[in-house]
Amino acid sequence: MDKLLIRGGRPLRGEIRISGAKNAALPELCAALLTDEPVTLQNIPRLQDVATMLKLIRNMGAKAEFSNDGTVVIDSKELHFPEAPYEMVKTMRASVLALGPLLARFGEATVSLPGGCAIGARPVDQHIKGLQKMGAEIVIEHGYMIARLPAGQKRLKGAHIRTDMITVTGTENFMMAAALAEGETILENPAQEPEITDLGDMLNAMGAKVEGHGTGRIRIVGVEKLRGATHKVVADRIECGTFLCAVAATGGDVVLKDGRADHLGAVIDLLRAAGAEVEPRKDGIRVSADKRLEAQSFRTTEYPGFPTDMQAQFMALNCIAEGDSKITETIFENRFMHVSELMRMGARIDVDGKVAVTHGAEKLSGAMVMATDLRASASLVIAGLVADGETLVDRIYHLDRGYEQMENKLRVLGADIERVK
Ligand SMILES: CC(=O)N[C@H]1[C@@H](OP(=O)(O)OP(=O)(O)OC[C@H]2O[C@@H](n3ccc(=O)[nH]c3=O)[C@H](O)[C@@H]2O)O[C@H](CO)[C@@H](O)[C@@H]1O
Ligand SMILES: C=C(OP(=O)(O)O)C(=O)O
Repeated sequence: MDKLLIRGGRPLRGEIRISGAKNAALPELCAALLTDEPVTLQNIPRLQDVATMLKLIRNMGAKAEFSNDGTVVIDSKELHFPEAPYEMVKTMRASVLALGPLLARFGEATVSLPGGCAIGARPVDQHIKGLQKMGAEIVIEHGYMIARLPAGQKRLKGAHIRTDMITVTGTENFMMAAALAEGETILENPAQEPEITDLGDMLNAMGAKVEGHGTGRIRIVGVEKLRGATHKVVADRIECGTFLCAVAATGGDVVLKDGRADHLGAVIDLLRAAGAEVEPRKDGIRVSADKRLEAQSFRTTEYPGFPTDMQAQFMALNCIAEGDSKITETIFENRFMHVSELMRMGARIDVDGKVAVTHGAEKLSGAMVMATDLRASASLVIAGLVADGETLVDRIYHLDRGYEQMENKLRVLGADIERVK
């Protein structure tokens, strides 16, 4: 099993490019299934979740070509098996994003229920209820959601959908399903993440009628057919935020090309309050820090609030900053698994339910640690970059799910990091 070996203590300096967003690429690969014409997606990151999604799509009978320049062309004209089997879904919860498009285009879909995962139970009840409101008949059998349209009905029907909580992939499933439904769909409390805006833009390029994506109310007027299109995936704000924290924590000076400061307001405000310099540029973001940072309290919330996907990385930074911080995780019930590993490196953290309190340590010390989920892995890498001596991060298959070439990018910036077996 691959591990990352890091020798800490080097400030990061130089320039790297931020990749396309995992959380936009995954729904957009599914959106390509809404048409029988070829769809070209540019700026697709080469990471494990994308490989899994391509495998899933090909298993359905679609063609998907991934070129070296990051372009994927999907042709789902011959799609004949509208199913997402457990074997593929179990490693990637985003497979649930196949449900809306398959149902909308083929009138049927069989998608394995995703299991619970390390960060929380993550049910999909809202996806099911919303699609049922659009007229789908969905039964759960043998661990699968088996969805179809009522006999004699050719299309889903537009509906008013208000979910019990804001859900990102739920909103995406409804947008994709509604794009081909009969009539108007209103999403009353949709997610507003930049990945939602990007998906809406892609659907519109395919001929859909989506309005209000990125706001608190989305209106979709269904069309009978969607066409092929070319779309460039938005930059990954979480990869960018991870590098912002890594640079600030190590006291470096880096330009993150293609990074979108306008998608990282809450994280950038906090980094500045901590004492880092963050300068938005036309083609990216420059970040630097030349003194010990001050720890910052925050709570995770839906966009435009502080993202739960950045909580672990900012916690690593707080652990070596001056003073205490209070971190409240409001989105997932079990997203503090990095805490015990950070503590093995000398971090001082108290956890009580959804609140973690950090007490800044002067330094961390390198240790053997275990990654437990994607962003937990990133927080351990940041801790390793600032720690004394060697840190060995095990189980980095979690990291590989969602970061493209992380260790290579860090090496370009001067980090002493290598992948070992
Ligand atoms: C592929 C992708 O884009 N993943 C992101 C997406 O996950 P994902 O879309 O799975 O997360 P949601 O926004 O749906 O989850 C928000 C909360 O709602 C709950 N919930 C959600 C749906 C449902 O049917 N029932 C239910 O109870 C979840 O358990 C969670 O507590 O948004 C999360 C929150 O920003 C991010 O951490 C993930 O990186
Ligand atoms: C939790 C994440 O992803 P996923 O929803 O794919 O598990 C993440 O990107 O941090």
